[in-house]
Amino acid sequence: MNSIITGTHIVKTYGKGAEQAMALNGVDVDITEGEFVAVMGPSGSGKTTLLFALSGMDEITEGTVKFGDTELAGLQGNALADLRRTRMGFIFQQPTMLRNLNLLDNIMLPAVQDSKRNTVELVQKARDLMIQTGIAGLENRDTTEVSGGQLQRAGICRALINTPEILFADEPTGALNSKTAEDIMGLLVSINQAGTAIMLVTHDARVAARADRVLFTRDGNIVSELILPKFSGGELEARGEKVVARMAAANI
Ligand SMILES: Nc1ncnc2c1ncn2[C@@H]1O[C@H](COP(=O)(O)OP(=O)(O)OP(=O)(O)O)[C@@H](O)[C@H]1O
Repeated sequence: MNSIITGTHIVKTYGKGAEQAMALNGVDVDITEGEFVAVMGPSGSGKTTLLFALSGMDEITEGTVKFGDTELAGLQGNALADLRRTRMGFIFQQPTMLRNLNLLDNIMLPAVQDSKRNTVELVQKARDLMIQTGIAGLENRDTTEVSGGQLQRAGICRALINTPEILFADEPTGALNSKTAEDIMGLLVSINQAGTAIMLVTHDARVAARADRVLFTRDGNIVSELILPKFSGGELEARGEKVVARMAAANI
């Protein structure tokens, strides 16, 4: 399998002088096409910083990040933003939706600026995604008129509107009750099974247990990784126990 993202010796510091924080301390990481990678680690260990570095959301201090053969730091003008918008998808704990647009328009937003795209096809794609994620019928709702789980489903639709090659998810189930979180994870697994790579940051071993590989961070380094067989829906408890055991072994 080809690499989709390759990070080499990534260093990220915040601030200057005595205030300086070393968030990533020379991290090497590689994500292959279609892979599902989870990242776990204590608070402040660099998980979100790693997600921001690999997705080009934030500049790194040292090292390189490549998307396929393209080095992100070498992209000029709007090229990085365009690459992120068209080939990557993002899901956060709290989806940030525009309050003056309904759900359907919010979902289509990352695609409407492509003048080449046919609006009828785009609306159809958004509606198909809403069916796939179980929120058909809510197209005209205001973002304040839906539940947290429905809003997160809409966030997933928006992240998928441009058919990204990789989905970056930062604590996507962190604000949801456990039943809704399970449903959202089922959705992410099916998206991954359809071929989209996922990099997911989580504090929850049961969430990470769906991944093909779990990276464990501590003090800005990846200190351990656990490789799991592709998740097919069963043995979640046993997989979660493996993740927890590895966390303990890695002193996390
Ligand atoms: N914008 C910032 N300015 C200064 N320091 C920051 C900034 N963002 C993160 N840091 C610091 O970088 C380190 C790594 O933070 P990061 O958010 O990546 O950790 P995390 O593992 O995602 O934590 P959490 O689980 O709490 O979200 C921490 O010490 C944090 O305080």
